[in-house]
Amino acid sequence: MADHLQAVVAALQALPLAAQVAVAVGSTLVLAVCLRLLKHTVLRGSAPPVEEGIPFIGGLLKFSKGPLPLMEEMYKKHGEVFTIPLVHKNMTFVIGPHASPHFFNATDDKMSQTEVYNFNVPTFGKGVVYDVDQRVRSEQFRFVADALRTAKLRTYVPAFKQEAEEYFSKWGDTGVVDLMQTFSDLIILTASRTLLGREVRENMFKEVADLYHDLDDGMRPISVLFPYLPTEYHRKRDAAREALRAIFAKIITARRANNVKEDDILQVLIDSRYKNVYGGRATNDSEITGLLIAILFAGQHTSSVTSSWTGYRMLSNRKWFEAAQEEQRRVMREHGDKLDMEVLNSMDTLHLNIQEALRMNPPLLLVMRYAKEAFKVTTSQGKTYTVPKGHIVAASPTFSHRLPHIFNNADAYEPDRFLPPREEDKPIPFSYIGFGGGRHGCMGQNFAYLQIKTIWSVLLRNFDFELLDPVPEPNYTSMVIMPKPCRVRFTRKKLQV
Ligand code: HEM
Repeated sequence: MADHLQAVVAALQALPLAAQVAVAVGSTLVLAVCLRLLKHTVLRGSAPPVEEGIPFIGGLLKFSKGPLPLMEEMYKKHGEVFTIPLVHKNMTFVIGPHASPHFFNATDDKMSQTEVYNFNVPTFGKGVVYDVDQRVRSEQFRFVADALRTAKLRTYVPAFKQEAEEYFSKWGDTGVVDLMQTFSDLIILTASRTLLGREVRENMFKEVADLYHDLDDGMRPISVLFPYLPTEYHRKRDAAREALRAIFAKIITARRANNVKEDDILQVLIDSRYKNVYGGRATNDSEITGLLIAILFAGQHTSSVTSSWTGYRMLSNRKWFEAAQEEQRRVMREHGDKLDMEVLNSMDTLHLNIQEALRMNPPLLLVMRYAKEAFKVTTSQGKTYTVPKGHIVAASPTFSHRLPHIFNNADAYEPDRFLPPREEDKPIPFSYIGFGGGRHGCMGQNFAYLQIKTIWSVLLRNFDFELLDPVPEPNYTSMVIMPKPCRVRFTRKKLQV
């Protein structure tokens, strides 16, 4: 080997100076190309294509134009998997069902939520959800799952009905409303009764609704990056969190002292005990408050947004509105005014309308994880990439739901796409991810369907509607993607059975 090297050096020295320079420049270039190739193939493995742009801030500039145009551009250029450098982080998108099974199925030690969702800690409070380790969190999620199991859901339906009927009884014979505003107001009432408890709903609704407003207002896009930035809205958020803790401490103490048990989620959380951590103790006031807030945040905007889109989409596709009315007639012929879980579960047409509205307008643009280990992902074209450890990984319900190779005529409202023979959501798991899926799929899905179906049943039975504006555009600047304002005229009209 040394002999060979000496021979090469001797041969080079024998060349004229210009030729020596040319060889040196040439080999440097070759070396640079080899190193780049090495970086892309060996060191990075077959890492996903990177949108380099302007170094460091390139991705951020593109991102600031809105994640949807960015995803569209990158998907056209690179396909289902690509990486965008965002300041000091890399964000890898896994688009569509072929690329996302690991995202949804992996355990938390491989795909973690803590690093990407811990901006919620000041809102939910210390000691719960993203502020605790995985073992504690899974026990806390068990408490939430207990509160949302079928037997409990059944007991919440009368509250949905009562609140919806009371709310709409205050409407006149005709008027113009914005559905998003309407459902936000109504769903905070139902949430108060089913989640926060009778005491809040009956005696301190206004106070708690104002505190919730301050908490909500303290959750802004900037809070994702800098949750502790000393701003006025963060200060109000922290004060509201503390005030809520004090309110719930009193309610919990009173229930315990008087041995009162209610049929609400608060009660389930009060009665919950850890099994494998904290020596099996019961939940404390701060944890109960934190979990209530977390559930409120998970369900409030998502449900009011989905109720609104269900209305806008049905009204702009009148045949589906009429099909939903016809279904209400059938249900009323069979069950009269009764609205319980079984009756609601028999409303297939309304269910399909909600499901399709959620496909076209999911409230969550991105769901995210942090890759604690590198993992392989294979696209529908059979390309395999290794996503490096340390990347933020994002899946997008909004984008995935419009993929033409998964959903035929994806931009059209066709609720029967979920029925045989189409069943477009069925062949490939994670095609429909409006409620996420896999290990961290939505725990409140059934709660949400029951609530939205109750609200729309009450509306369909008592009113007719007319859309006065075109179907609104989604507002992508809010944390939860909401419809922009849109006017709807209601006219009181009993549905003739
Ligand atoms: C139409 C209404 C709703 C939509 C569209 C929705 C959507 C979602 C999505 C996409 C996820 C997954 C997030 C991720 O993978 O990072 C999720 C998780 C969750 N949702 Fe919902 N949600 C809705 C209503 C509700 C309601 C009403 C509740 C509670 C009463 C709820 C409780 C939860 C909880 C606790 C999780 C976390 C599950 C986990 O991390 O293991 N959601 N939801």
